[in-house]
Amino acid sequence: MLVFPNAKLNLGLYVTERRPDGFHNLETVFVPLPWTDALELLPAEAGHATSITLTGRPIPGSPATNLCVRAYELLQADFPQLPTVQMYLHKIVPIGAGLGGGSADAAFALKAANDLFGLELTVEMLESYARRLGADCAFFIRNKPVLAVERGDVFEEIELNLLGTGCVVVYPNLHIGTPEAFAGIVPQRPAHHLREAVAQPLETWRATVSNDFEASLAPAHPVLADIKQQLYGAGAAYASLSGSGSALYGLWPAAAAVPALQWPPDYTVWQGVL
Ligand SMILES: C[C@](O)(CO)[C@H](O)COP(=O)(O)OP(=O)(O)OC[C@H]1O[C@@H](n2ccc(N)nc2=O)[C@H](O)[C@@H]1O
Ligand SMILES: Nc1ncnc2c1ncn2[C@@H]1O[C@H](COP(=O)(O)OP(=O)(O)OP(=O)(O)O)[C@@H](O)[C@H]1O
Repeated sequence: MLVFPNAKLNLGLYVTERRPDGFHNLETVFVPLPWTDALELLPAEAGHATSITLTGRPIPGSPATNLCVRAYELLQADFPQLPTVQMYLHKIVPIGAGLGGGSADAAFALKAANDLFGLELTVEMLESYARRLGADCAFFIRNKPVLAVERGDVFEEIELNLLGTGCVVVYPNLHIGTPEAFAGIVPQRPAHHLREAVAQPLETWRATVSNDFEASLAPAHPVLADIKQQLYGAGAAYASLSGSGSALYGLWPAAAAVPALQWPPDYTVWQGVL
């Protein structure tokens, strides 16, 4: 079975409280971004252990700890009848970018195994497995725009219409680890209600929708503010860091409005329509 795990963007991200479990409570809107990896999952040949073949962008860490393998092993612990599998992951989405690529791979591995082997797990059960693999992993089960609260894994429906919105995502070849990014944050109550702010026209978001990681990462990584400035300079209606960085995105009311942009050759850039 071949699936295409997509990335996500965060529209606004407020870190509101430190939790007793060491995580933080968040308020953020997740939207799917159609920039994808490719993941294939097949029953392994008889006598072969579960394994993964990796191509594309290098992934730090050993293949045995890849989130796709960990996702499959979680299911195997509860469904011992599951066979061993061979996975192929072609990695395209930048890592440590705030785009949730690793979490998407894990969530799509769960969904693919559920479909391939007829486990008949409900969406709620799949979300519960996903939560054990990473805070933003559960979002990719339904993969629909939502307001996420608590650890970023509890969802509320929202009013949001971004159909046809032009989007540019810029990854400045800078890996920012999620724990490192959270370490620099002082939690606080948001100045605006995100649910109400994103229901307003895109042009109003610049004044009302923000990402708390931008201020905390700014001193160590001035390139982030430079890129955001360039996106606004190119006419973006809204620009922001995604998640804990380092990718930034710009949004234009229509794809045709996105101008041709030049970036340094070591950057990775995605351009398309939401
Ligand atoms: C910042 C976001 O990108 C926003 O979308 C995500 O919440 C990050 O989610 P993620 O990469 O799935 O994060 P995890 O792999 O679960 O957690 C990595 C580390 O980030 C910190 N972390 C993560 C999520 C959260 N709500 N509070 C935290 O403090 C913790 O130190 C945790 O050990
Ligand atoms: N399939 C995978 N894709 C990406 N990273 C993976 C994968 N499997 C395991 N990892 C590990 O997870 C780490 C990446 O996590 P990190 O949270 O920084 O990035 P991300 O999942 O790409 O997106 P985000 O920055 O939004 O969380 C890598 O350093 C790698 O060791």
